[in-house]
Amino acid sequence: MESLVLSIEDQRVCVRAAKGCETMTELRREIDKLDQFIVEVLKFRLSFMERAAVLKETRNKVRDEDRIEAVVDNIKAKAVAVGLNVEFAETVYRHLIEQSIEHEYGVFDAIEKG
Ligand SMILES: C=C(O[C@@H]1C=C(C(=O)O)C=C[C@H]1O)C(=O)O
Repeated sequence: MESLVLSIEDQRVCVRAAKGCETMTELRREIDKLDQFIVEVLKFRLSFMERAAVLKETRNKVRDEDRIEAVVDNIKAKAVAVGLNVEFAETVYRHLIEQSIEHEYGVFDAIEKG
């Protein structure tokens, strides 16, 4: 991949491929651009946990083991398809899901149900 073009609403960012970076300064500039985008994606993903907390009727539905394994299986398949280290993808995703569930519990507990 020569570059990655990322867009969120009217924001459009072009991130150069790692091999196109000749200095650490250049390389870190591209990482910073990617990280800004990743943070926005994480925030957007977390908004679905907030909505899930509203949609789930009972607290014991917040943690759904079957769904966790389905998400991880999907990610592992996607990692294979794009050539990303599967163990890396799984570890990152299991952490992300645990943090997401913590957030969802927080939102669920703050809502009065029934
Ligand atoms: C959003 C959900 O809630 C939790 C969060 C998940 C996630 O981060 O993908 C997966 C399973 C759930 O325990 C859901 O049930 O789909």
